[in-house]
Amino acid sequence: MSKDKIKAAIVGATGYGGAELIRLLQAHPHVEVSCVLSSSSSGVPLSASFPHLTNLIELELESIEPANIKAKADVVFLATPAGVSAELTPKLLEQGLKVIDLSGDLRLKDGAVYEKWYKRPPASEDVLAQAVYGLSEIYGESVVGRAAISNPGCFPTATLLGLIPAVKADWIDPATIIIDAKTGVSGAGRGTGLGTHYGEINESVKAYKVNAHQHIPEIEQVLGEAAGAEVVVTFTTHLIPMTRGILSTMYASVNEKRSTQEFIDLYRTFYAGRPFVRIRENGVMPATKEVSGSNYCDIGFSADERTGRVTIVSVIDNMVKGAAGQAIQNLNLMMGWDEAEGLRFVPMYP
Ligand SMILES: NC(=O)C1=CN([C@@H]2O[C@H](COP(=O)(O)OP(=O)(O)OC[C@H]3O[C@@H](n4cnc5c(N)ncnc54)[C@H](OP(=O)(O)O)[C@@H]3O)[C@@H](O)[C@H]2O)C=CC1
Ligand SMILES: CC(=O)N[C@@H](CCC(=O)OP(=O)(O)O)C(=O)O
Repeated sequence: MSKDKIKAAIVGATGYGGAELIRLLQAHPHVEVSCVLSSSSSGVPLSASFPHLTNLIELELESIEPANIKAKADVVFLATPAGVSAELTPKLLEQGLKVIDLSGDLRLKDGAVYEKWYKRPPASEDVLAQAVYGLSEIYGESVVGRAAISNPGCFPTATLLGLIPAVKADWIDPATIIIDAKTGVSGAGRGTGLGTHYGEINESVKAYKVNAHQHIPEIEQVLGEAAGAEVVVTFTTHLIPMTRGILSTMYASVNEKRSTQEFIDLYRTFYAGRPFVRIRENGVMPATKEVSGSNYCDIGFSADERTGRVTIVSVIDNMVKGAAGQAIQNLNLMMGWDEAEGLRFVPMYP
């Protein structure tokens, strides 16, 4: 093991988020994956779960024991279902480990709101207070030097990066925001179920969790902070027969007449110097394929004088900017490294 690298443990290494963390960290100059953990398959080589990692990472899955993790790692990524990190994070923090949680457990500041939308008990107030919400382009400075980071949800990442500059500038009326989002199937994780079965989703598109999606309170929490007042949104998710990608289409009424070019200029100024947000030229809307495999979030605009509304379209790869890539971006910020370290992937095209 190289002495100048920090050691990372991945909990949930048999899932999609875990596998994507391992893939991306292979290219990171300052991080080495030192242990991979599983609640169900300890003692089994990682390559048995993921043959695409054969000869690349020769680790066996281990059971999840905080003291054992402390002996082997400096930072822990939790790529586990809701409910796990609420329990595990305090134990890892007690060991002096740094924690980056990819689940929704630590994102909502109010435990009662979490309980309402996730339908399970929340993390303790103490843990929620310690965790900082890592939407890197917005809260990057708060992440520096922190021990616990809550990685944003995939839909909130695409949606919030698309809305925050216009809300902060008071160019759109938050009360009129409607979000129509589409996702690939990998967003549901590796577990199989009728909802993601090939025969059910192929050549079909469906809306799901309408007005009940667990990302609604996360989007409202952050937009409320940007607006300085409570915000409620209409947010509908759709499942699309593709593997990776999220496309979020956002509509809102503009407060004063603004052209598409004015929106483009506002966003280019807002995200100046941030390597992973790319603003499209006037008249060009982004596609999920144009960010696939990369940590980019691409955003396009169309201001409609006729209706007085603006349409904003934002795309990400849900597994990268929506999960593992942003988690690594947050590690970079936490450690004081360049935020793009290990993440300078060109999208795969076509
Ligand atoms: N997929 C995506 O696009 C995104 C996912 N997320 C979030 O990231 C997290 C991981 O998602 P994803 O990788 O897709 O999900 P997967 O279902 O693919 O993987 C989850 C992993 O968690 C492990 N696990 C299950 N139960 C437990 C438990 N009780 N204790 C410890 N580990 C457990 C499982 O491994 P094992 O049985 O071996 O322990 C499983 O491999 C989730 O919270 C998800 O909501 C966030 C953004 C985007
Ligand atoms: C296709 C699909 O089912 N996608 C998931 C993505 C959410 C997710 O990954 O969960 P958290 O961000 O809440 O942790 C969903 O819509 O619930």
